[in-house]
Amino acid sequence: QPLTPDRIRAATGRVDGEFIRQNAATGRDWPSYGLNHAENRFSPLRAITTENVSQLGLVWSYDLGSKRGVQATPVVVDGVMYVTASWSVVHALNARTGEKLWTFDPQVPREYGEKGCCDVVNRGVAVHRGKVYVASYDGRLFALDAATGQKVWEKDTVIDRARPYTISGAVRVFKNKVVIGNGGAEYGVRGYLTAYDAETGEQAWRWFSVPGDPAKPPEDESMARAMKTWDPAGRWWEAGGGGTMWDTMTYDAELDLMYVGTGNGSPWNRNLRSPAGGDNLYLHSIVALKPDTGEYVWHYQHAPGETWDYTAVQPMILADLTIEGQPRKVILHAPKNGFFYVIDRTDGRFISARAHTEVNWATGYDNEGRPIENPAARDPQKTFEAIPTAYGARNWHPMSFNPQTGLVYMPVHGVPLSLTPDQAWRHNANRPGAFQSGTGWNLGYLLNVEAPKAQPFGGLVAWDPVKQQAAWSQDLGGPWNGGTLTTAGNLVFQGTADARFVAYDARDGRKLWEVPVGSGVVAAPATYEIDGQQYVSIAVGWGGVYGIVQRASERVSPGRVYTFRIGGQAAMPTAVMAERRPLVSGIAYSKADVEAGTGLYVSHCAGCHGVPGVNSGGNVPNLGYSRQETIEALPHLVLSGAFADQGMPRFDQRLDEARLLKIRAFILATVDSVRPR
Ligand SMILES: O=C(O)c1cc(C(=O)O)c2c(n1)C(=O)C(=O)c1cc(C(=O)O)[nH]c1-2
Ligand SMILES: [Ca+2]
Repeated sequence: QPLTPDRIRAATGRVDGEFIRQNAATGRDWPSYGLNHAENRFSPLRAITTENVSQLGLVWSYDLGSKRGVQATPVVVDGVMYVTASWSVVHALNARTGEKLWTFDPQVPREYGEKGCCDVVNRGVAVHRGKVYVASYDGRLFALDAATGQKVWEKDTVIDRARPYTISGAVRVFKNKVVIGNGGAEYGVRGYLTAYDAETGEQAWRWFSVPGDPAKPPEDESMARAMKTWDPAGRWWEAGGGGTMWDTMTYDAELDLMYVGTGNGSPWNRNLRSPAGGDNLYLHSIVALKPDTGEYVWHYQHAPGETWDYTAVQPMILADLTIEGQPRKVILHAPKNGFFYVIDRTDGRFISARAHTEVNWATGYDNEGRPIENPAARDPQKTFEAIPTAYGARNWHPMSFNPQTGLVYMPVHGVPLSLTPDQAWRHNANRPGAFQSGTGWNLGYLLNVEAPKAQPFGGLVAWDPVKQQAAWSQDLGGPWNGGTLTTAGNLVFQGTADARFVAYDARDGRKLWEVPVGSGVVAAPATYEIDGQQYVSIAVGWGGVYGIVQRASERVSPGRVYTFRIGGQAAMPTAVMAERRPLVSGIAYSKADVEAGTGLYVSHCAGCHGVPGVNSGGNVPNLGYSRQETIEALPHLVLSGAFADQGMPRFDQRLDEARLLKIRAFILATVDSVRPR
C-alpha cells in the first residue's frame, strides 16, 4: 500500500508508551531513539543471522544534504523513517525506497553555531500519537505532523537567552510527556530538564540538576539538599554550575521511574567553582525522577566534585541480570570516566564498578560506591593528564546489550589531553591562551600546555557486566567510532571512523561483513521489518567534538542514510574523496608575532580548526592545508564573516587586522615546524 498521509497518521497515531513496550517483543518497528525505553538497542529480529549476513546488500541510499556531523539513530514506524541531520533538519523517508516524504528545517540561525561546544549535531526524533518531536540546536522544541511535517506547536526551552544553551540530544516521550535537556556546560549554564504535554506543548514540569543563586529560594527539596554540597565562595551560579543533561534518558514503566544522566561542572575546575570542595550535587549523576511531576526520587553520583569534564550523560541501558544468584533490576552505564557501572535501578544502590580501560583519576571504588581518587587528579597547581580525558573513554556513541550473549557492545577510545589549572580564570573573560574563551568557553583549565604523553586509540569492546570483564574486543585503529546495534541473530553492527559499516558475531567478535560507506560514521544503526523483510539502516556523516578537527578517512561524502537487506542489489554511491592539499607555504610572517598569535589562536580558533598541519581537519578545514589565497586573505575572511552561512562567527567585534596577522603567524610557524625537510 502507498504511504498516504492517512496511513502514516494511523500508524504513527498508535505509537505511545504501550506500543513501544509491545514492540520490544517483536522488534518490527524502531519506534524510539534507543529502540525501547530501556534503550538496550537489542532487536529480537532474527531474519539476518551470522549465517546469511554476508549476503546483505544495499536497498537504497539517501543524501541528507548535510556537511557536518550526523548522530541520529533513525526512528522507523510502519515503513516510514524519521532521521535528523546537522542543524537539526528532519527528513521523513519511505523506508522501502528511500524516497523523501517531507523535510522540516527549523532554520537554526547559523551564528548560533559558536554557542555549542561540539558540532551542530542532533541525535534524533521521538514519535508519539501522530506527531514527530525534534529539538533544535538553538534550544527550541517542535511538534510536527508525522504525515506532513507541518509544525503543530513550538516551544522555546531556553530559560535565559543571554546564556549559550544548545540542544544536541534526542527527544524522549515518557507517559505522554515530551522530555528534553540541553547542553552548554563548557560555556557556563545551569542544567535543567523540561517536560511538556505531548498534545498541547504546555509545560508540565522542570527539574534543575544543580542549585541556583543561594540568595533565592531553592526550587525544590532536591535543590535545598544540593546547595549544601557547593561552596558559595566559588559563586558557581554566575558560571551556571553546569550539570547539563544533553543525552541519556530511560524509563521503567513498572517502577514508574525515569532516569537521566547529568553532565560536568561549569567551569570545569572544581577548585575555582567550589573552592572548599564538596560533592557538587547533582553533577555527574544518574538521577531517578517521577515522570509525572519531575520530582527527585534518588541519585547515584559516580564522580563527586567532578572536575575533568566527566559526564554521566553517556547512554545508559536498563537490564535485568542475575548477580551473585539474585535477580537484579539494574542500570548498565559506561560514562566518559573509564569505569563500567552496574547500579540498582529500584533505589540507586551501587552494585559494582570496574575500569574497562586505562584510568588514572581513581584506582577503583569502595563498597559504598565512592571512587578512590588519585590526589594528583585535582592538584590546584600542577598539570594533570587525566586518563580518560574530556573526550571520554567513550562518549555519546550508543552501546547495546544483548540478553542472549549477556554482553554489552561499546565503542571505546582515548584522545590525549592535559589540564593545567588556570588561576587567572574569570567568568566570561576572553583571554589569549584560555581555550575558546573568545567564543565564551569557561573551563578554569588551560589545555595541552604540557604535551600529553598518551596515544590515541579506539575499538569495540564486548563487556560482560556480571563478571565485569571484557569477553572480546576489536582494535579499530583510532578513536570516535559509531554506536552499536545488536540482534537476536547474534549480530553486532557498527559503523567506523574510517568509513566502513561492519557486522560482527556477537558471541566472539568475528568480523562477518563490511561495506565502505563514504564517510566516517559516528551514529548508531537501527533495524526493523517491512513486509516480512528485515532491514538495517545507518545514518553516516562524520562529526562531533573530535570529528570537527580530525578525520580517520579520506572519504568525505555528505551525510547519507544507507539501508540494507539480504539480497539488496542497489549500487553503492561513489565516495567523494578529500582534496589532499600540501601544507600551505609561500607567505611571509613575522616570527615576533608567533607567541601572541598562539594565545589568540587557542582562544578563538583551535576548537574548530585544530592544530595547523598537525590535525588532519575533520568536517571543518584544518588551516595548515588551506590554499595560499585563503591564508593571504585570512584577516578579511575572518573579520567579515565570510563563512557565516557555515556557522563560523564574524570576529570583527573581538579581533582586528593586527591580531589576525599574529594568528596567521602562528598558523604559518606551526606548519613550518611540522613541514618535512
Ligand atoms: O557540557 C555540555 O553541556 C556538553 C554538551 C555536549 C553536546 O550537547 O553535544 C557535549 C559535551 N558537553 C561534551 O563534553 C562532549 O564531550 C561532547 C561530545 C559531543 C559530540 O556531539 O560529539 N557533544 C558533547
Ligand atoms: Ca561537557
